[in-house]
Amino acid sequence: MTDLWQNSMDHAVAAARRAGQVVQQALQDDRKVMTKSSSVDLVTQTDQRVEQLIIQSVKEKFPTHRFIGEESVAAGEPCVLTDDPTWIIDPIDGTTNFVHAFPFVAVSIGFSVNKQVEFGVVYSCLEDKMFTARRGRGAFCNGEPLQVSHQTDIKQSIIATEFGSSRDPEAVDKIFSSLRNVLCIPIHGVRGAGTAAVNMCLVASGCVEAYYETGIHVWDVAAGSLIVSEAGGVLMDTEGGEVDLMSRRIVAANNRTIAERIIREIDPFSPTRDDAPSKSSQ
Ligand SMILES: O=P(O)(O)OC(CO)CO
Ligand SMILES: [Mg+2]
Ligand SMILES: [Mg+2]
Repeated sequence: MTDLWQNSMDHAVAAARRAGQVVQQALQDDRKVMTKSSSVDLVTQTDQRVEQLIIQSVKEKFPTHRFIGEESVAAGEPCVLTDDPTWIIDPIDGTTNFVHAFPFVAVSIGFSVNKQVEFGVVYSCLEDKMFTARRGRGAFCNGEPLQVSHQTDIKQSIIATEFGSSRDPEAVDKIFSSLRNVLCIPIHGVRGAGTAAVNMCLVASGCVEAYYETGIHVWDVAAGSLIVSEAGGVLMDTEGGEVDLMSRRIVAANNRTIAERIIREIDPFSPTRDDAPSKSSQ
């Protein structure tokens, strides 16, 4: 059976690879750093340039498709997911890593139709790892199938998470209390690559049992969410139940047992939603 979205997915893979080359090249140059919602929410000209490169190339080939791009939203474009085919783009996931040459930086492209992610592409460009997933057809890294860990004992697990870019003391307290609770279950360890997309690919690859975070955005996790579920994993909200990609809260785990065990330890909070009407950029 022909796959309606295969052309779009092929385009996404090629665009992510080209974008990754631009990012790698830019690592050799001076990186002029600007800030967005706060002094620790960083952006560079490379983020903006890469996003425009991807969007322009998609517009030429698929003129009716819509976009949610991190830097376009920061510039005032709406962040609304409709039923139309929509490219959800994070040109550099791990901008802080990029600025410091910390070696985990990804280009993330999710594609949704009827508000369902149809394919996801995460190119971890310094590792040269191309993660892909097509709904119902599995997840892959450089063409090799991915499978989540089979572990069901949280005490034998490694969990990935991040501290995020909020420095609001109340949010930071929640992040630390959750981290303390999870660590003291006890688990084997906590890791964080500095990019949500790569953290989710680590879950899909079976290297960590789960990743959770509050404060991420739809463009951080749209592609990774499908890569996790197509590798056999599960996605949940930090208070349990179904994940909502606009809610800025996510638990991505190898299975439900691990996800629910982590959720018991999370001190939940709710940042402003990505699709909140009055929101410009955060
Ligand atoms: O580097 P970015 O794209 O701002 O993303 C961060 C989270 O918002 C790392 O995942
Ligand atoms: Mg990001
Ligand atoms: Mg980004």
